[in-house]
Amino acid sequence: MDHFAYRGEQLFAEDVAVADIAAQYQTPLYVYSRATLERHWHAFNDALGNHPHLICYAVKANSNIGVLNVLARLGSGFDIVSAGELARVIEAGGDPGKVVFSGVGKKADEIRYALEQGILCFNVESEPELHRINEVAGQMGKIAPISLRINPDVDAKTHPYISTGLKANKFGIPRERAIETYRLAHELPNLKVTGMDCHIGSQLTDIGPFVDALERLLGLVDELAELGIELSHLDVGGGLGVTYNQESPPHPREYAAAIAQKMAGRENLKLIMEPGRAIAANAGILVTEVEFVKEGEEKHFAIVDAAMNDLLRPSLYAAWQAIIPVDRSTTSQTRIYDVVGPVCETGDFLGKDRELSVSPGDLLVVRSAGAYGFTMASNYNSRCRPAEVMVDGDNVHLVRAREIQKDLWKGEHKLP
Ligand SMILES: Cc1ncc(COP(=O)(O)O)c(C=O)c1O
Ligand SMILES: N[C@@H](CCCC[NH3+])C(=O)O
Repeated sequence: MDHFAYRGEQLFAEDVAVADIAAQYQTPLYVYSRATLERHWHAFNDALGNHPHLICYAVKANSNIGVLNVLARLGSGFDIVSAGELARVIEAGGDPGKVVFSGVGKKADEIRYALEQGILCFNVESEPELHRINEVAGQMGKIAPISLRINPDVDAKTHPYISTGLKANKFGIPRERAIETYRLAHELPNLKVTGMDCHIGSQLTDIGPFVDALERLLGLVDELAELGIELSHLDVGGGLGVTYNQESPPHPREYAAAIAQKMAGRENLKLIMEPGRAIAANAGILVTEVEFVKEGEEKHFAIVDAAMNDLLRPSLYAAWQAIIPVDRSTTSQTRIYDVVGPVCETGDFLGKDRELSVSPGDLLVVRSAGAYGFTMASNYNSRCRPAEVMVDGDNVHLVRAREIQKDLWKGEHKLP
């Protein structure tokens, strides 16, 4: 069921007309659906059935406190990549004991903070990082739980900017060095080896690479067991794709079933998954108003009030996201438009060559904007970042106020 659907000619978010939300909170505006977030989370959690498991939602996809709170109430775990994300999880009511800490460049103070909060484990990406965690834990008189992120060298067949499991990528420990790195971790006095993880890329639409990576990891798990290093969890990362356009990614149920099948007979190994996009992307939209319509000789432009600073994905990856009207009864002439923002960059567009019928004042919606939307927003061109609201049935909650101009120079100073 789509919680962003037309009733008559009007687009609704759950039980509220998007036009009414925009009238109250202005544009550009991110709108999230609580029911969709919950349904997506349950799709993963239920699909794993009886196999011991934990869904650790990837906070980077959408780190709004309201979003994290919805998931924390379901009992979700979280995958974080910074102390800031951990602080958000805690502020949102999440359990630090269900947090895994990924990322290639953890600083000593971030490691200290995570140890103080008692996270589930560090997903370690290099030998120097192992030494750093060991040292910080030693200073604190603690034992740090660690997992090694293995780079399985599989081709995830996704956009090169978001592929992470190839030898050429900066992420993880090469498979060939895995055993000796585990030996080192096992010997370091302030570490406890608890798991293994991987994450091969994002927006994957095929199950094959996930299964290949898992097989490679399970081979290593068995080799380690022979050496007397027993793991208690295996974390397969995130990366399941969503439908933006024509893609047909596997349903989380199919994906989880394929993973669970490979894990059969290994009930001692808890399964962790770190989905981000698959939970958040289609749980959010970006609402924007048409400011001007500019008819050029070669191109027609719909100039809207959202821009690349609000939603970067189209500019950064040439990503395609659906753009639809809030009121589809509009009768102005249909034309092919580039939907562009006010930022001073040629690359500032939300969509190219879209067939639309638009006039100034009309509202448009960019779909699938719940993941890597607001989290990648910036203040470029000194634009205030948009507000975010969460719809829950017929209620609308403001989960982040629109920035005001004073926020733009917060922490900046004139010379004395
Ligand atoms: C370590 C790690 N886990 C999980 C994710 C979430 O990925 P996705 O949003 O594609 O599910 C990412 C981002 O790609 C990541 O780097
Ligand atoms: N930000 C990216 C995905 C990167 C995933 C982070 N590891 C996107 O919008 O598609």
